[in-house]
Amino acid sequence: MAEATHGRTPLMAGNWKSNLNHVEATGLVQKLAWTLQDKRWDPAKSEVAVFPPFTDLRTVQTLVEGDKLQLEYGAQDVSSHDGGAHTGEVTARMLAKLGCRYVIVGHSERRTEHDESDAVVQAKALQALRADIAPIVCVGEGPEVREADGQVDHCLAQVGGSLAGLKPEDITRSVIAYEPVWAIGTGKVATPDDAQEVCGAIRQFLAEEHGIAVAERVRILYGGSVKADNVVAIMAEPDIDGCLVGGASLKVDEFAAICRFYDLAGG
Ligand SMILES: O=C[C@H](O)COP(=O)(O)O
Repeated sequence: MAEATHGRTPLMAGNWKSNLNHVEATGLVQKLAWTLQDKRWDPAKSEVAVFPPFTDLRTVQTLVEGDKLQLEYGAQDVSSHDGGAHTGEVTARMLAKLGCRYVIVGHSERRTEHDESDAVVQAKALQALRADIAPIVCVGEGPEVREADGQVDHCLAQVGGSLAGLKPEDITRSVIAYEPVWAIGTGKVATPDDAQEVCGAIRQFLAEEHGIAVAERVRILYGGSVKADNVVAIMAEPDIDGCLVGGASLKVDEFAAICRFYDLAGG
């Protein structure tokens, strides 16, 4: 497991996407906390974070702080601006005030539906870091790129562009998520070898660009149809330090099992 090999605590991140109002969010967070406690989840073996819609963040903050839950949370996006006249934008400082520890940037759904370029993703990552929030920078290839065997070059170009100009200390605070677009919400999970090929190449790229010490500290996640029945094989890969989970994070028992992948593996 990654934890034993490199000292990187695995991160299991549940991206709720555009699901759950604040009442439903309360129910899910409470049930998740109870289930993890009941199943004797060990926070030293996996860090668990949820990513609700913006409208649920205050509710999640109140629950986590009020009940002293050992859950982290973050937002699914952030503005590339630091404030001012940008209607509809939510800034990193606003998210920091809500206690967010993480923010997802450059998810493929944002890159595709909102034409977000690597430059925009880089600007969002910088805003997050300035507010002391760790960005989870998403990269991943579409089906045509995969069919042409171009996944490594494609993802390394996205990593390079999305982290351009960041200082080494900012890169070590960042998380990278490899999410092949063809595996998101489709049930077509990448094989562990497929996922490791790209995650390993990303770590190698970080080592070449920023040094081995930086590369070994960065957590690299896999995302795309992760479930309780495939998480163990994925997490056994040496360069995969956690999962970014979509659909399965809305099902408490399934997500709690994913978070306890080390038990499923008999560890
Ligand atoms: O952010 C999460 C990913 O898009 C994966 O979603 P999924 O687990 O529903 O395939």
